[in-house]
Amino acid sequence: MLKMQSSMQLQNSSTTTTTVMGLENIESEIKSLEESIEGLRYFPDFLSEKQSLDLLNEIDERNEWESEINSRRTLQYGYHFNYLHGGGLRKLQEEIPNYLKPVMERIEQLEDGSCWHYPQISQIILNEYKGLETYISKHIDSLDFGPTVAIISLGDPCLIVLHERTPKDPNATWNANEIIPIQNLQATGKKMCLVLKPGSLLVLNGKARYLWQHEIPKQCLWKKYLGESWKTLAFGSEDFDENKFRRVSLTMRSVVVQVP
Ligand SMILES: O=C(O)CCC(=O)C(=O)O
Ligand SMILES: [Fe+2]
Repeated sequence: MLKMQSSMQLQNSSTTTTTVMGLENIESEIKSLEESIEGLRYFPDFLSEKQSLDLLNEIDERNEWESEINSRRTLQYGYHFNYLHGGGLRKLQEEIPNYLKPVMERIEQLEDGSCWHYPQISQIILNEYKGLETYISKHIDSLDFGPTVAIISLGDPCLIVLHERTPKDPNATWNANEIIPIQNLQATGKKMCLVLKPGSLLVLNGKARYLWQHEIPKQCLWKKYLGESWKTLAFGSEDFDENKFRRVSLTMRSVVVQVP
């Protein structure tokens, strides 16, 4: 059973493809994922194990978490995005702390700047997913943020699900200079699932950023996407204690609107 599931892409239904990285040939797996979602780039080993642990330790030592929303703990730097009242940004007095600067610079320089599109990173949100019930619902990041969204993963591996959307108007052709508002998009039903490795970097540009929604489902729903062997696929063992699950993500974006 497990052997069968260890192939890279599982066709769960006609529209859902599950991609679990690193089980076969990681390079061809990544190539195939990047070809399926235009604008998506995945760097599984962006941070070394030591760099990932040092970063997580720093976050834990600072312990600045906010409990503003019920679905997970968050922490925002640079600008505060108001989740509770339909968006809206407020500039924070404090600068983005220095411990994040080396990572920000590496992301901005990635592949000679071809991955990170101007302007510079000016907003960072940390999300903490713990136990069975924490999540982020499917969404496209606010258009108050710029063309690139970069997500670093720390802690335990974590399932992300990407949902394809397409313009409702069959004559509308999407291009990066003409962003179509979410109310003018509809779901195609196609989903891609990816288990994000600790230390990995996921970069969303183009269609991946503006046409595909992304979500971190509650851990209690992962079986639906990964099948019976979900624990082995996600965590490498059926013995993993799901109650001890903890993953911290850092989402880096630029603010492209005037903020009062
Ligand atoms: O935790 C993640 O990987 C996703 C976070 C996210 O989508 C966001 O902050 O907008
Ligand atoms: Fe997001």
